[in-house]
Amino acid sequence: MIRFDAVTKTYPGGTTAVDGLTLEAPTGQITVLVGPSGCGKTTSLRMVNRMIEPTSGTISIDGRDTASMDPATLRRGIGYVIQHGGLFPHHTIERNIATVPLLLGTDKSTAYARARELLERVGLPQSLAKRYPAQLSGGQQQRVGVARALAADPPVMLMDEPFSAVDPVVRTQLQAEFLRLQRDLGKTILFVTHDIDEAITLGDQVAVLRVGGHLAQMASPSELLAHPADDFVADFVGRDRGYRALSFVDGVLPALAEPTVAVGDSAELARERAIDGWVLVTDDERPLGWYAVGSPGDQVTAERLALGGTLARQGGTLRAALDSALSAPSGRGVVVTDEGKLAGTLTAAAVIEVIEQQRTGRDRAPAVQDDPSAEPRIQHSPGGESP
Ligand SMILES: Nc1ncnc2c1ncn2[C@@H]1O[C@H](COP(=O)(O)OP(=O)(O)OP(=O)(O)O)[C@@H](O)[C@H]1O
Repeated sequence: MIRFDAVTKTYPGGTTAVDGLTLEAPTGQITVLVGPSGCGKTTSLRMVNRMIEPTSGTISIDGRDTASMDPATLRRGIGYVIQHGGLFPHHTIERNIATVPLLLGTDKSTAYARARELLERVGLPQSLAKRYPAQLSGGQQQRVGVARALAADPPVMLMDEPFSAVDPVVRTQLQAEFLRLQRDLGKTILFVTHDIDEAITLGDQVAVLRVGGHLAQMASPSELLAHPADDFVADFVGRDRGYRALSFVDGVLPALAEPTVAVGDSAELARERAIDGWVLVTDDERPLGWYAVGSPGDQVTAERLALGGTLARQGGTLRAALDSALSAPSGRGVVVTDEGKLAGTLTAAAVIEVIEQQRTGRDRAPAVQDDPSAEPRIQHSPGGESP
């Protein structure tokens, strides 16, 4: 556990970046520090590995006051990941990852072999080992940064906006991979971001800081969204926090059977099976996209499919379910099994009904049908107009 006890940092010149901060980051969990620019997140993080010394107060790791430890020894037990990966440009990827093990005296071939293993661990091919950082994409560099921090297998990791220099799609991927990795590794992580969405996605608990380095609230993501401590936190977590909170609610979703066609089927069959002008096209039970009745041609072809609707996983969150319905051109969100096979579809209205039922604690919604043929649809109007 990392513990801050009444920690204050005043820089020469008089700026108090962190003021009387007390908080605990539990062992094996991700604690996120989030807050507006200049609220003291980076200063707080860098005081843990003593790149910055506190003006007063103590920081301890597993009960040991860090001020009593030799900074070099302290840092060996702490992985540190920063924006852009912070890689040495003139060193190969494997040399970058092996930096700390080599410093600690591990022989080169062992350190490089481990570096290549770590590359795979963070989702990169070993073939990148001999390249230089400039020959990698931003997302790949970030992954290497994580691999480098993991190389000495430190129990504690400090991560300062590690995913903020990449585009939103890559960022979402990196977050998901990072969470998978953490499920295996169980490190004690202190993670800094200014992005509340990232904080609630990654944090087991989230500390919201306000400018001046004051802790405004420390809570689990769902608690933070449901019960912001004050106007500042409410404002910071945002106006759509009710929608975000759906990320934490798993629902038993009332998916209904959805008739399907395959690529190559006739436009006539598609028209017969369509509901409100749209029919779902699948391949071996996997959803491919939606086909609009009245599309040119007499066959369903892959080029004519409307793509872009998100998929909701069976047993997933209500946010994902609602998003799938809102993003589907047919208005029917596609629910899939863990294997990616079609489980059924649902409308936004059906998701809202589940939300309402959960809110009022009334009876549970009907379960997802495992067998799409088991349940007839509520509405069926073949040949309807395309939207
Ligand atoms: N070396 C320094 N000397 C003087 N003031 C500093 C120094 N480093 C940071 N500060 C000030 O301390 C305050 C907190 O800075 P810090 O970098 O910790 O904030 P932050 O929350 O990480 O911000 P950001 O999200 O913009 O990176 C700011 O007002 C900043 O200007």
